[in-house]
Amino acid sequence: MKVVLLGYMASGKSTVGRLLARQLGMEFIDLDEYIEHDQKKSIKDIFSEKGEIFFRKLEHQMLKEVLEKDESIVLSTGGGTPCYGNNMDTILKQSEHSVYLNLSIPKLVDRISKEKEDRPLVRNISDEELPEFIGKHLFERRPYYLQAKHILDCNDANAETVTENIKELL
Ligand SMILES: Nc1ncnc2c1ncn2[C@@H]1O[C@H](COP(=O)(O)OP(=O)(O)OP(=O)(O)O)[C@@H](O)[C@H]1O
Ligand SMILES: O=C(O)C1=C[C@@H](O)[C@@H](O)[C@H](O)C1
Ligand SMILES: [Mg+2]
Repeated sequence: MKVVLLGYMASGKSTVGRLLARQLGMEFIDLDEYIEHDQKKSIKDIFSEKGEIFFRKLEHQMLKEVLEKDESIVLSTGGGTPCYGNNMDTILKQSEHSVYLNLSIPKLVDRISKEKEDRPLVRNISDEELPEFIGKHLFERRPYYLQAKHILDCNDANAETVTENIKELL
């Protein structure tokens, strides 16, 4: 079985994916970490040294590679993964369950404002501009996220509760 977690930056994909995999006894892959391991560089350095287009090509290749594996996997994607090329079609075809971790703009702003540094797309956005940036960005991305098989409201749930709620969907 393949379970793929989707959602905006800081929606909890990595945190929840790790917990879910441990509880289900499945392998856990975080696509951002998988790319960092392959390139022996942080996402931040890949963006600054090679640019976003290079990263998106790599992300596309690595997504296909991971979803072609035979094992049961919980895959946490990057925030932009479903929104480029035919990645969302690949996710829908190659996984039994895709779950969109849906959070409100204020919740995302709150989390991202505390952790901007390692996220190249937001690190240069000021705190004042962050709500508008995230609002517009999410408006562009939501049509992709909403194609997920399951849409989960994560606004008032800690990571353990989100994990429990996903298990009920499977
Ligand atoms: N349900 C939750 N409630 C409160 N905080 C959470 C929850 N899930 C994750 N967090 C916290 O939110 C922050 C972002 O979480 P995480 O890194 O898992 O997000 P992500 O979706 O993987 O982000 P990215 O797309 O940038 O990789 C972390 O500090 C994490 O501890
Ligand atoms: O939302 C995005 O486009 C990104 C999210 C992160 O997970 C990383 O994949 C990278 O920082 C880009
Ligand atoms: Mg992550």
